[in-house]
Amino acid sequence: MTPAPIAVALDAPDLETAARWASLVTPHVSTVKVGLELYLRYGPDVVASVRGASGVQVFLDLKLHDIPATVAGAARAVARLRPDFLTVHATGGEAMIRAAVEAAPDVRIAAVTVLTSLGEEDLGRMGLAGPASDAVRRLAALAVGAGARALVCSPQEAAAVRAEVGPSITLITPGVRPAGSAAQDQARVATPEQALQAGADLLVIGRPITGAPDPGAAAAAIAAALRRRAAG
Ligand SMILES: O=c1ccn([C@@H]2O[C@H](COP(=O)(O)O)[C@@H](O)[C@H]2O)c(=O)[nH]1
Repeated sequence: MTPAPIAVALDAPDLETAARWASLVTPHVSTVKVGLELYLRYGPDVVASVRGASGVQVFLDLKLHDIPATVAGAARAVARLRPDFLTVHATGGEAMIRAAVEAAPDVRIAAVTVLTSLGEEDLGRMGLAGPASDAVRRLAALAVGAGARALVCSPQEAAAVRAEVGPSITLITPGVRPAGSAAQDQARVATPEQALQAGADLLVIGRPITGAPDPGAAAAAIAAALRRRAAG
């Protein structure tokens, strides 16, 4: 069976747990995501540990954000790990995004538009008043203009972003919660089915899978629900 377009966020406190989660979910999902917690604790070796022998895609979610030369150096440094995706913050600006794209030509640079943990009140206090989708669409257009081939946004904005950037850009959506799951620290959320329906290509799901008693079964259940949705 084709693995579902899900990136499981391996936000684990130790490498053994992350590798166990990865081996449980990889029969069901296309991608595993390494974030700051694991990478800062274990360094570059973590990528090979979670990739294993499975051939699963690796999404390196480091959210680079610095001056262009520094981001270029960092992107070049991690490109040798051959991640499928690497994140940068779109708010770093066009030159910074372009620097990452040029430094890591074989890696899909994914620009994070507006963190899914931010609600409209937060955005107002940050001087970005207005619907989140306005800022997300502006940043999405800027990032694609600078060469990003993937974007990170909430599923709530996926349809608007798709309309803005067209079909060739990979849309990645965290902030995904199966019906009945707690939002936790996520503010702009939708269900996996809604995210897919809105045009997302890859759904980032962490705690609803990794916090389940059986992460493999939780991933399989969400994957099956998405397949039913796609078939119906
Ligand atoms: O805007 C963003 C960008 C990245 N993330 C990351 O996705 C996962 C979400 O995990 P959950 O447990 O499903 O909430 C996490 O690793 C974040 O760093 C995001 O949530 N929002």
